[in-house]
Amino acid sequence: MGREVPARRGPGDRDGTRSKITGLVLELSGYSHTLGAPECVSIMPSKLKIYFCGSIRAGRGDVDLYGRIVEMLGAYGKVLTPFVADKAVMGTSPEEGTARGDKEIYDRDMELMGECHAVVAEVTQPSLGVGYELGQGSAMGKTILCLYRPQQDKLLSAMIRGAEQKGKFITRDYKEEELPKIFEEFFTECVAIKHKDSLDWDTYEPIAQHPRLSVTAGAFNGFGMYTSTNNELLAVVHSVVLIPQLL
Ligand SMILES: O=c1[nH]c(=O)n([C@H]2C[C@H](O)[C@@H](COP(=O)(O)O)O2)cc1CO
Repeated sequence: MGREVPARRGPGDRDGTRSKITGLVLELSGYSHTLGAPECVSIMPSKLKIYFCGSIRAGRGDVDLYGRIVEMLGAYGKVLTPFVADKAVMGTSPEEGTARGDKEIYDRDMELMGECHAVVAEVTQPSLGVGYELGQGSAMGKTILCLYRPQQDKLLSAMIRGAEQKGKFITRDYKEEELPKIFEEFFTECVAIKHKDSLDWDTYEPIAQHPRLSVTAGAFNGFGMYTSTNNELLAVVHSVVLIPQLL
């Protein structure tokens, strides 16, 4: 049976007591993973905010796919724009959910764009709104992943594919079954590393990351932080279940 260790917040909680562990279950809201040497894992922040873009007024043909994408993104953080994947949003009315009219939609979305840590856009169905969001997100310095399903006799806009910037503005041609791997790479290799040095202790965000953490190189201090042996913070842990047989 595991032992619950209550999570606490902030560097002030540390008392210097550290114990080496060889196995534990980390439970972060929205993410949990069992560690066991010599396994390597990646840990994502629970409060990462993701802005998902997809066509609305330009056509809702891919709305089911958007739903599956939003569900997958939920493993990495909070999707700020779930309405993009809402089948009830048809794009044929000037209103959308609780947003009353275009100005309100625009203002809300630009605020959410400012707030997010990463942008993921499904760009197969060309959409003025999505193109605009990507331009704004790029100007705000967001880390962006564009997903495109190659089409016969069609090319993705050069203003998307040509905006490629390593680790910052990425376009991936894909088939749906490849999405888990694409997301894993994007969030661990692009998003996590970028936010590594900007931890906000009050909100837990963005939380420092280590793309591939070997458990044998880590230590748990018992106070809700998981660190590497050189004391680098790797994750804030909400609750921990120690695995006795591995201790
Ligand atoms: O009702 C809306 N709500 C909304 O959030 N958007 C945003 C989010 C989508 O990623 C993008 C879709 O743009 P468009 O409607 O031009 O396809 O714009 C767009 C609309 C309608 O233009």
